[in-house]
Amino acid sequence: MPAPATFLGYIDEHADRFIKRLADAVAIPRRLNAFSVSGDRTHREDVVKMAKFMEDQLKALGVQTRLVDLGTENLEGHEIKVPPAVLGKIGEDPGKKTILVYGHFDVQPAIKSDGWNTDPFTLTIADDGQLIGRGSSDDKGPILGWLNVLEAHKDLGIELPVNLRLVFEGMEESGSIGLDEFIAAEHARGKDGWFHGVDAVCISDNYWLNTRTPCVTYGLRGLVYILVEVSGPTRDLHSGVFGRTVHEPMTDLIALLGKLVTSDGKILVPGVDDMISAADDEEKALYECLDYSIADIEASAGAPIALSDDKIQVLMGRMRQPSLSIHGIEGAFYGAGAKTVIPAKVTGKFSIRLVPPQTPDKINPLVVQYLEAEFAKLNSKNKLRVLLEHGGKPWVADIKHWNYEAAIKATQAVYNKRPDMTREGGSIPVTLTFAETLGVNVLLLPMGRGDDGAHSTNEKLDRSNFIEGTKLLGTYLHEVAAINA
Ligand SMILES: NCC(=O)N[C@@H](Cc1c[nH]cn1)C(=O)O
Ligand SMILES: [Zn+2]
Ligand SMILES: [Zn+2]
Repeated sequence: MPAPATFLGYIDEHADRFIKRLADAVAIPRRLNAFSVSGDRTHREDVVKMAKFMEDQLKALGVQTRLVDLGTENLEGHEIKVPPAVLGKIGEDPGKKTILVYGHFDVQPAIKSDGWNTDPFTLTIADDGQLIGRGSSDDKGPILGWLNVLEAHKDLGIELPVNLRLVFEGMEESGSIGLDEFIAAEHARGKDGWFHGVDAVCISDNYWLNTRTPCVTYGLRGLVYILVEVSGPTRDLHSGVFGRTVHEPMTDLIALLGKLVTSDGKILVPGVDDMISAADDEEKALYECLDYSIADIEASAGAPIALSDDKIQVLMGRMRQPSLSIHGIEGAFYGAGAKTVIPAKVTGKFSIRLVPPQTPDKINPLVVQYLEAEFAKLNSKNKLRVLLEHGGKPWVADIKHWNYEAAIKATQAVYNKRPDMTREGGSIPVTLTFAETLGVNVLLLPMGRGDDGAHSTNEKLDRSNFIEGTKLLGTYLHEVAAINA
């Protein structure tokens, strides 16, 4: 059963209003240096405002809502409240399937001086249709896509083809604190629990491989995020006075970070790369048939810097191998000018993306042991602390399920193309919780393109992806209902 033509027409007719709603969400709230960034304590109030925005929007669409208190977290030494998750429920027809939709309304940090051409929190509509702003693609655009679908059905008086349960959280970019526990507790409540009756899950929070071909995604990498703190003097020192006189924390930290990964991506922490078995020819054939080229990755990276000229190697690096990335150093001098300081305490930040059978529990001890051993070799009198931040397990789904059949049919109906079947290199830790705790099939149905620049500067969502992507989400629900399973 394809989506009704009136639904598709409604989405086209109301595109400008949908874009205005996205602009409102990107800008929440419009006050100086304060946006819905979950990883920064000073922005927490703003993530809460974004939760309220979502709740108000859902209520206006006739959805039964609930805000869930997810407890507190310790951020930068302060115990602060985690923003509430926003739940929505619409439909309890036992004759229909029940689909759980998950998404997140928090965003990655963005500062114009990082290289944005426009204010990151003002949605800018470019002449070529790009909707530029933080969260446009990750993940405010996709979650508003679901609202667009609900609005179209409500206004047109079309009955929703499935029962819907909605879970939108404000901590996805910061470890989804409290969410796993909430899902487990609700599940344990059986028939009275919020998730009772859910048949399958759909998440729109990743990207096509390229700029042409839509995809349906059946895997995600897991993650461990690690801080390496090296400290020595009680305060920053003058390098003219103390250089070659004391052990310098920054020198030790750089030595440690330099021992984590080679320039061609090989992970040097013993045991990490070895956990993964080699791909056989059958698996390699899956990568070969994806619409992807080295030119695609280099175009979206903005430079000819792919690790290999072999498409299969590059795809395997993203989809079925772990990767280690170094993200930054807190406490280091980074401003303009030539400050001759020896920083007293520096904290290196890196993460490892995991693939099955790796889990944070298996990887973290290897990393801690290695860092401590390498630090000991430096014979430094400074102090080392290794801090394990959030993590998540990798996930791979069974694609021989009606949930995938519906997504593939919907993609063909909207885009007139067979989707690439992909495993995503990023992480959405709650995905595995839904799959394992609720015991249901989970699907990723992305809206954005491979060059959207999520987490990067000038993040965008193409207008056509927002509008056709909204049609895709709605059509998927109708295809789910049409499958006799
Ligand atoms: N669109 C999913 C996404 O971006 N997930 C993040 C999750 C994360 C973990 N720590 C910080 N963010 C990702 O980086 O993959
Ligand atoms: Zn996301
Ligand atoms: Zn993200």
